[in-house]
Amino acid sequence: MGTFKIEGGHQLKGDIQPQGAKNEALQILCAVLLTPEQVTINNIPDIIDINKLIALLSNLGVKVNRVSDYSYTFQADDINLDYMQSAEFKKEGSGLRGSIMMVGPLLARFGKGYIPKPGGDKIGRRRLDTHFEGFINLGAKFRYNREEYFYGVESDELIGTDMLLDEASVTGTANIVMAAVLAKGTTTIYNAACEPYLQQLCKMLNRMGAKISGVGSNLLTIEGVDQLGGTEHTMLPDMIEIGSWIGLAAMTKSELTIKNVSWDDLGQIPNVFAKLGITLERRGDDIYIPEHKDGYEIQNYIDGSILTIADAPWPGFTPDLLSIVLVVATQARGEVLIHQKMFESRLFFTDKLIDMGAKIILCDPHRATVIGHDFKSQLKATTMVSPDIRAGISLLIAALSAKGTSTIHNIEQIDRGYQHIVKRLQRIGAKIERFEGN
Ligand SMILES: CC(=O)N[C@H]1[C@@H](OP(=O)(O)OP(=O)(O)OC[C@H]2O[C@@H](n3ccc(=O)[nH]c3=O)[C@H](O)[C@@H]2O)O[C@H](CO)[C@@H](O)[C@@H]1O
Ligand SMILES: C=C(OP(=O)(O)O)C(=O)O
Repeated sequence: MGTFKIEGGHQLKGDIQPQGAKNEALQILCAVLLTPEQVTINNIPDIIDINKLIALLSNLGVKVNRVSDYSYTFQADDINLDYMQSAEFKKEGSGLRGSIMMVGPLLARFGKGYIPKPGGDKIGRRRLDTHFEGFINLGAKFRYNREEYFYGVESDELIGTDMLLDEASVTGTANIVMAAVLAKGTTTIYNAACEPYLQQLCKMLNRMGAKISGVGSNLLTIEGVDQLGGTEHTMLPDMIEIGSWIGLAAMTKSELTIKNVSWDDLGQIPNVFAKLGITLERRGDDIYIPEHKDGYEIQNYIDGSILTIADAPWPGFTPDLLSIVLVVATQARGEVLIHQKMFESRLFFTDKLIDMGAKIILCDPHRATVIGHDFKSQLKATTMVSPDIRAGISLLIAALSAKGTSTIHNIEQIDRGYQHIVKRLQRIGAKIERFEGN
């Protein structure tokens, strides 16, 4: 296990370039399985989850060629389907959440797809019903081996149909779309998730020859085609990283410019930070955050009641930024209720922030009230363990603003989603070192 040592309380300054979007990359990489032709993908983040997925694709027989630091070509023209039944796959396939999205393309192109129970953040129950109900609707036979936690779907021919998803699942929608593009006839998916990740996936599939309409809405119509061809795709900047850097700037009172953010794809994110009182200036496609010398003040609602920040499927606010918003609120002027509706174990890390001196009431597993210090009291350095990717970065931001030297263990959780984080933070002046072991 790796460890970060962080000397907090220093102002940072400079430019930071967001990495390519992790959750988009997980979908896009799985889509290379849909064609025997070459697919070129750019702006792939160099993070643990993505590198694990690339290794899985390579083990399945996909020809993987790293063209430059963040660009690869993939060619799935000689797939070894037996690998999916191997003990190695049962182990490696469970190492991340994104591997589940290999099932849809494999089912559509080769008539079968298997996957061990996928990993990812331990942030509450993470069911897969939406995925498999979608495949079953398309005509696939489903089986589940409870002893091995091993899922499988098989079908000689998928047939397009109308379906209403039980929830707007991000990876579930991506999986069903990737199966439906090669099904016979027309599929409609209502209550589809429509995050920019999915919009990007649908645009890529259309460039490969798919016929998907309704992109960006919650009703997708997919006319099945016989085959798909190669294409080139470039990932959007990671909106969760962008939100993390906004939070970092505010908490450390730093002047930061986040470069090339693709503003038009950020949805509610700038608004939510603005409601916390943070000044964000649009400069071309960059976000400029001035030094918040006098802190930042949370806005109440028009009627004077306390602001609530809650997550919702897109175009609502992403749950992946709520931990960061919560940390930022600990130094704001005012109060806010954070309501994490989707996941039931994502707010437990607040205990650590309370140890550091933050004023937080964890009302129940889904809701926390934060009373900001307005920088009148600094958080105190401490030793902590990163429980999940976003709690991890939030604790790191707290440590960078705290008085003294903090230690964070289990930083592999942070490495899952944040590329070369030590180097990038050091470049803007952070005092952070990485150690292997505890
Ligand atoms: C690899 C990847 O892309 N991971 C993202 C993806 O995970 P993932 O696709 O696994 O998450 P889902 O969208 O399936 O669902 C997330 C959670 O929200 C609940 N839910 C979902 C939809 C809904 O309308 N109502 C509802 O309550 C689900 O029951 C589940 O507990 O989307 C999540 C929700 O944005 C993000 O946190 C994850 O970072
Ligand atoms: C929950 C997340 O990731 P995953 O779905 O891969 O666990 C996340 O990115 O915040």
